[in-house]
Amino acid sequence: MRKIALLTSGGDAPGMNACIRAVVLTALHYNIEVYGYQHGYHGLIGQEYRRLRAKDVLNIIQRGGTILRSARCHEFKTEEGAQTAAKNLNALGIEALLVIGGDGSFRGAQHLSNYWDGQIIGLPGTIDNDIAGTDATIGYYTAIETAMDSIDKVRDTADAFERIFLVEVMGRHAGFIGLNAAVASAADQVLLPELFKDSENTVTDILAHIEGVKARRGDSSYIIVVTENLWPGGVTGLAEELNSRSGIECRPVILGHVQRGGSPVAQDRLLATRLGAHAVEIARSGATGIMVGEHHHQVVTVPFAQTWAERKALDPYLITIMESLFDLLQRP
Ligand SMILES: Nc1ncnc2c1ncn2[C@@H]1O[C@H](COP(=O)(O)OP(=O)(O)O)[C@@H](O)[C@H]1O
Ligand SMILES: O=P(O)(O)OC[C@H]1O[C@](O)(COP(=O)(O)O)[C@@H](O)[C@@H]1O
Repeated sequence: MRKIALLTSGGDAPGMNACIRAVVLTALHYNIEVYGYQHGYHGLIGQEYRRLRAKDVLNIIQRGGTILRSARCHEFKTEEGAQTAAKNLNALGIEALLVIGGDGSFRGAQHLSNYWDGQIIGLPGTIDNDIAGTDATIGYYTAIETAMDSIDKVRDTADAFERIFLVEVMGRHAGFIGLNAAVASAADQVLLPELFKDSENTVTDILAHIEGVKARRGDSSYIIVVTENLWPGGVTGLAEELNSRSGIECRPVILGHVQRGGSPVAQDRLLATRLGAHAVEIARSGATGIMVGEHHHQVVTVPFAQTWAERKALDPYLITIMESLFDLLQRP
């Protein structure tokens, strides 16, 4: 193998740079040239690439974002878009393409494989952790840390005023960040897409829970973590709903893209490094059409189609802790 290419696509995630570094250093070890395409699949179509050498990945392991930049590229979803990308990869003599991104990027990789004969290997990079077949995705641990840190800060001011806060976290349609950040920051409640039934009952339950906790604990801060895209109008809408139904005053906080940035925590750097190095090793042995992930601390390979075929489950024990074991109202 002489030439491989690499790109980052979809939502950027802390640890993508660590993964780029691992790919480049491993490839150089085997005397393979590495080309980095800029702006995800946009760069493949527009021939935006550059050779990546060891000096390009110096001092990037600690940086959030991605030195290759990212994008969401609609043109690539078309037949013509993928054909152009295939033609460009062939013109450069690329033998394997490594795609760091989320499930959308892996669908894109599968799409490209209909038009290009080279090998394609995926590396899971998204803060949402919504990819089946890997216990964690690159960026997920840092996002939990950032959300937890932010909720800790909200808790300080909430405590001072004995206020209720609704904190919205990212996750697209998955509750991994929400559940983990809620447990790690000792939130009083969490609303997760996986467990959400209907708005009407939820408002009634939230109000009853707040009242119940107040009766037992007296006036105190109270924090509800809410996953984005779950409530119509987000946490601002939910705060208005609670206020109009019962007169309670609560403050909405949307953490937003803060969760996507920052220096990756050690777990993300290590995950990114292991997966990036392994991706190059298996590329050399001819692998294609697969994602490299981690399961029970072992590197695993998973066919692309399996990464989106099923919805990855939340940790059931964390749900029990949140909703039963630590629930003040369920204590005798
Ligand atoms: N079904 C699809 N077919 C072809 N390409 C796709 C498909 N879904 C996503 N992509 C490509 O992958 C890119 C990233 O996907 P997106 O869902 O935005 O992010 P992520 O990879 O983080 O889930 C898209 O902008 C598009 O170029
Ligand atoms: O970057 P955008 O377009 O604002 O999208 C926001 C979305 O991207 C994410 O931050 C990451 O999602 P992906 O990794 O799947 O792209 C989601 O949590 C969020 O819903």
